[in-house]
Parts: sequence; structure tokens; C-alpha cells
Amino acid sequence: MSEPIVRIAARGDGVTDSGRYAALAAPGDMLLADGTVEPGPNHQQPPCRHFPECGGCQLQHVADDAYRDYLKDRVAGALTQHGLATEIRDPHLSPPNSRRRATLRALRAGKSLVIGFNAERSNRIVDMRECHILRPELFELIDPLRHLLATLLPLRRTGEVHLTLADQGVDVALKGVEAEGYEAAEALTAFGDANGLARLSLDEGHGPEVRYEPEPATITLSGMAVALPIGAFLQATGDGEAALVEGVREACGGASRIADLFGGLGTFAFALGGEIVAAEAARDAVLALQSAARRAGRPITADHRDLYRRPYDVKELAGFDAVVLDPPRAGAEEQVKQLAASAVPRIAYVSCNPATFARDAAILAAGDYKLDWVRPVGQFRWSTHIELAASFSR
Ligand SMILES: C[S@@+](CC[C@H](N)C(=O)[O-])C[C@H]1O[C@@H](n2cnc3c(N)ncnc32)[C@H](O)[C@@H]1O
Repeated sequence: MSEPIVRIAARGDGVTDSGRYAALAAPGDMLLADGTVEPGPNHQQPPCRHFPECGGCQLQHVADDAYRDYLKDRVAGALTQHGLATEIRDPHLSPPNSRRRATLRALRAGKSLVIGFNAERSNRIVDMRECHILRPELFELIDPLRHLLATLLPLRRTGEVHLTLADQGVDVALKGVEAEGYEAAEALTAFGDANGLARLSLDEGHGPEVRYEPEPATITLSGMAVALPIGAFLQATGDGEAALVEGVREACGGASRIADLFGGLGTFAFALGGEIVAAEAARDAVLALQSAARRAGRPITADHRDLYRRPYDVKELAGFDAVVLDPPRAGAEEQVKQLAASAVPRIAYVSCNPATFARDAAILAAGDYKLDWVRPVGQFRWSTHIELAASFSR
């Protein structure tokens, strides 16, 4: 029996009404009786030669409008599972070649050096020859890194390559490599100079060590240059950051005393007015945020704190007229339990996992918060990874 594909499942397969799954199928495609897929109007030619082998993208065969619908459906579906519904706004979708941070893997096998993302659902590395998601500044480093790593990676060993676009250029952090002696040190400096890097650090198994940094690496957040610690969290695209900031600003509604929980380097703290307490567990991020705020004379206080073990309790939450929450994928269950019992009138929730977001939203709803709206944000274009900004009030 032939059946149309009606939606895309969480992991990226196309699904029919009767529950048949088909890989690489878009809504509107026909799943034929023999299991083959006949492309429909939402099926597009994937732009990259590495698709679908490369695990960096799962949905390049889906046209943008259908991809936007998928982002909305995923959020709505997660909320439905908890008996919730709300306005799901049009998603923000990051354009191609906008990803400013990525983790790649590299392997030296004989004379060849492969570098790229892992293959889909596999540990094999797909040797990257083109990429439609990375910023050009990041992609331009792939070939030079291929040559450098051929000298730094021990034979048959894999290493990690962390790339982040800082204000001064690309911040490169290599893990699992070996660079002993004067010659190796010189080669690293020459590599940094030749490629205009912001910083080059190596982790030979004892934590990252900076080997090249002509001036302190920073990242500008809402006009504020903040020191960029190695490995610190940064929103994946600049435009995605702007979309999340816009959502958070609206949700906070001009509040004058705000707690920015899971605040990182201050993506939201520096974008908001008023008096702010920014809580975060990563010590280097807290120090960077605090010193940037002090230099600029901004009324932002950083709080070095593990919010899973010690969430802000009802007493501590009293006096804030808005709370921003941006937890890791696990969500913020303990923190939202405290919020549900608090008197805070507004919550801006930024999430990178619709499932834990919906679980936490249900706890807030049980505490009489209204979920006003959700805006999905597709920073990880063509992937099944979804982010969102949401507003709660009461
Ligand atoms: C999704 S990031 C958001 C960071 C920041 N809001 C931003 O947009 O750049 C989550 C942050 O939570 C921090 N984090 C992880 N576990 C934590 C914990 N147990 N307590 C407090 N912060 C934590 C991470 O270090 C990271 O900075």
C-alpha cells in the first residue's frame, strides 16, 4: 500500500499516518508498498555531498517550510505529552554557514588524516571536504588542521577539535594530541600566525594548555567584550543568540530585578536592563562575567553556584520580578519546583531539549503559571536538535 509521509519523527525519519517509518523522507513524499520513497513538494536536493552519511545534519532533504513545521511539531508534541498547549510561534531558523562553534574529530591512519563530524549513528569520522553549516572562518581551517594534526596526532589515535569563533579569530582547542619540544612549540606558533587564530590550546591529557594567544580572546555579548574561557558555553549561532535574547527580553517584560539562572558568560545578563544576579556553576565563566560587568559598571552580580544541588529556594527568589532559566539538556526540575512555589511573576525559559522543557513547564503550570508562548529556534540547522525560548507569567 502507498501512503503519504505526514510528519517527521524526533530522530528524523518520515512517518505515515499508520505509523510506518521511512528514512530520508519528507512530509508529502509517498512511501510505496516496496518501501521506496517517491519525493513530494517538500523534498529538496541536499546541498552537501556528505549528506546523509555525515552525522552533522539529518534533514538536508527537507525544504525550509517543512523543516520549520517539524520544529513546531516537536515542541507541540512534547507539550501535549504533559497535557499542555500554547501559542507556538514561527521558528527562527539559522541560515546555512552560520554555526560559530563545533566539535570535530580527527584520526591519523598511516599517511592520511581524516577530520570531520562522526558519521550518523557511528564512531567513524566523515572526512570533511565541504560543509554547509559551519561559518566560513571555521571551515577554512579544516585543511590547515589536517596538515597540523598529521604531525601532532599519534598514529591510529583520534583527537578532538573544538572550534569557536571569538572576536579575534577562531579559538582552536585540540584534545588527545602530543606536542613536545621546541620545534613543536614553534610549529604551533607558526600555525596560529599563519591562520590568524585567536587562540590555540592543547590538551595532552592533563587539561587544556594555551600555546598561542597573541591577545586575550573575548566574545562580545550585547556589545560587551567578555573574556572567553576555553570550552565555555556559547550559543551556536550569532543570529540564534539574537533570537533567544529577543524572546528573553519580551518574556521579562521590563523587569527591574532579574535572576539569570544557568547564566554562562552573560548572554542574557548583558542583554537585559535592571539589576541582575547571574548564577552559574562553571567557575571560569562566572569570573569572566563578573569582571566584564565590573569594568562596565553594570549592576550584575555573579553567583558561583551548582543549581542542581542548590537551586534558588522560595526565600531567595522573593524580590526578583523575573527569572531567566537556561539549563543544560537535563532541564531544571529542582529549580522549577522552587519557582512553582515562589511569587516570581515572570519566567523566561530557554531550552535545548523540548522533552525536559515540557516536563518543567508542567511543574510550573501546576504552580499556576501560564505558558504564554514558545518560539522554537533552529540554531542547529538541518539537525534534529531543537532549542526554544518560552514565556511564563502569572
Ligand atoms: C545552555 S548553557 C546556557 C548559558 C547561557 N545562558 C548562555 O546563553 O550563554 C547552560 C549553562 O549551565 C551551566 N551549568 C551546567 N550545570 C550547572 C549546574 N549544575 N548549576 C549551574 N549551572 C550549570 C553550564 O556551565 C552552562 O553555562
